[in-house]
Amino acid sequence: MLETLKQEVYEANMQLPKLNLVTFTWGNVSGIDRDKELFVIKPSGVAYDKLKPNDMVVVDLDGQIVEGELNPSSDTPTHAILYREFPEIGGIVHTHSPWAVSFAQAGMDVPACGTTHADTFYGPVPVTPQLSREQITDDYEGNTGRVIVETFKKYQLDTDAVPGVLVQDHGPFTWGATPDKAVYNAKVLEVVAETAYHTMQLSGHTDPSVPQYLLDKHYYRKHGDNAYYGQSNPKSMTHEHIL
Ligand SMILES: O=C(CO)[C@@H](O)[C@@H](O)COP(=O)(O)O
Repeated sequence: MLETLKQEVYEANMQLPKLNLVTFTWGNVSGIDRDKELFVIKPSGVAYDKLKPNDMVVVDLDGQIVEGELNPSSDTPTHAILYREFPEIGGIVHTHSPWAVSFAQAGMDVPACGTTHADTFYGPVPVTPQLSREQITDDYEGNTGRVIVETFKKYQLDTDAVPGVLVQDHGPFTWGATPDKAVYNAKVLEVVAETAYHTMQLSGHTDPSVPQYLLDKHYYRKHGDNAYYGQSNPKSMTHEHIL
């Protein structure tokens, strides 16, 4: 079942260690088949060098297993909420990459410091509020998804323009049209979090954001009808082209 998507999700997961985005098993990638309303996700706690395409688990939009021998990622309920609430996304990544986690633990947005950031994120990458004691229930991972959705609603953010978030005290989730694009956005987020940290230290400013006109210029040279960067619309590119 969903053999092509399993292969795609497997390959996207295998990009995480190659891109230095995971330590041990601390990350996961999923991808969705919108017609079938099923998604494929990495199994929980299996070493990356032992993973095989057939280990990928097929689940429904309630996070229930449809096919697979192994337990799905412990973050499956978070992915399920995001797929339900953000119908435009096709792939999701979660990691514990250290620079993004540092901002998440500090409870700080990653400011849009320069053009590297603006090429991918049209504005700061927001941090969610802390989960309350009442939200640490049997559905903790579902509540993690809900706090992401509430943050995007509160700030009226577009998931295409800002393809990622920091869950306070936890870490980054990114997404994209495909699992590959979600991995790409995870790596960009890690790089811009690191460079934002150094920019803040060097400049002494807590918000050394790029001016709006430069944010506009760099975001729209890669996105939208008037994009002209590269060889084609980045949405059609796979990791073979861009990673
Ligand atoms: O945060 C955690 C565990 O505390 C998870 O995101 C991370 O370890 C990945 O877990 P999975 O192997 O996907 O279940």
